[in-house]
Amino acid sequence: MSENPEILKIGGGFALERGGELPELQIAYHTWGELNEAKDNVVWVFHALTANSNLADWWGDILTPESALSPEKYFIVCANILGSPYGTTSPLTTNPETGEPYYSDFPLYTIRDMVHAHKLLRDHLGIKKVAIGLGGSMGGFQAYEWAVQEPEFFEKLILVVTGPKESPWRIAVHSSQRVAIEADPTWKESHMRAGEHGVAAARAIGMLSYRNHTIFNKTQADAEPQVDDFRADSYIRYQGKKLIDRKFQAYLLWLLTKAMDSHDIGRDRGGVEKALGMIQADVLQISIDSDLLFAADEQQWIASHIPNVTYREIHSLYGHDGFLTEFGKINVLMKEFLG
Ligand SMILES: CC(=O)SCCNC(=O)CCNC(=O)[C@H](O)C(C)(C)COP(=O)(O)OP(=O)(O)OC[C@H]1O[C@@H](n2cnc3c(N)ncnc32)[C@H](O)[C@@H]1OP(=O)(O)O
Ligand SMILES: N[C@@H](CCO)C(=O)O
Repeated sequence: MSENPEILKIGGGFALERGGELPELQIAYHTWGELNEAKDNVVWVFHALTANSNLADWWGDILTPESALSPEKYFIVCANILGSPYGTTSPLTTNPETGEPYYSDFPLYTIRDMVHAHKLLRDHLGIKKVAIGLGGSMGGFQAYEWAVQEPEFFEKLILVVTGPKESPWRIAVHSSQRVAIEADPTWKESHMRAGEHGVAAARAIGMLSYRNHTIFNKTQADAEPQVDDFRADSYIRYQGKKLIDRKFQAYLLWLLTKAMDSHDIGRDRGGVEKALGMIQADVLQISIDSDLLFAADEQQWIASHIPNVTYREIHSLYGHDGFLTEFGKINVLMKEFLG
């Protein structure tokens, strides 16, 4: 991260949906811009799997004057998710009860727990209402969940290649990643390098779902015919190394995939269709034509069950990762939606 986040420390136990408890919680977050007197200019950005609270690192264009959500106009908040290695409590945090990092002692948690944590930050910041909630991929999971828990909290939601419930296809991708991590016999050891071969394999599997054949053919074709040492091979291996260097320890990544699988806004609420019908915010839902994880037909089905929705699709060669690489196209749609 290029700039240190602010840290909110919350004492007392933080109870988790699946039954565990964290003795204490800390939340890392960034803000940009000023909260106006009416307190009605809040933008809450939810980050996805491996990003962090500093938008400058992964959606930097959002902070420019050309952005539909420029900090010249809005007070922008982005908080690091529970379980991420970038400042919020995670398996890398020191367990106050042992004085050692949790690693594989960290309890299972869900998307609802992530939202619960961020609601504590919301209270700390004195925010009563959010003008615009924005999230892509797992970021959108949190936005969906919060919008159903508190239907009047968001005026507008911008949801990019995301959904109200994890799908069997995506669970299978995550399960494959966990199989890869579990195949590394060191994955539950208590140190940073535990299970790192498993993490590299899991990231390789993930990359195949975040991208697609078109972008690989375009960017990773070899210049000359060869029988080995292909560019695509070195690229996919490099992505694993990069994730390990970014502190994605094996148990930490394993738990994040379990949290994604838990996502279902319809759980204990009469099913996903009924829960989608509870959303009161005006929603802009954006799909990407080449996304293998959140396919356009699924995105259209979701939109057809949200009461106030504008559905748009963008073209990208990048597949699912288009939500990170195509901010310019997303910005055009956001400007149109916000008027
Ligand atoms: C501290 C931080 O958290 S910073 C990271 C913040 N980013 C995030 O949090 C979101 C997660 N990031 C991502 O998903 C991706 O990086 C994206 C989608 C944002 C960007 O994708 P791309 O622009 O295609 O970059 P991608 O990371 O896939 O690949 C480029 C890298 O692969 C390397 N590369 C490309 N081809 C090859 C190859 N054949 N062999 C080896 N390496 C290769 C490049 O040199 C580059 O390396 P670098 O990242 O060290 O500069
Ligand atoms: N490239 C994204 C994929 C998940 O949305 C990430 O690493 O966070």
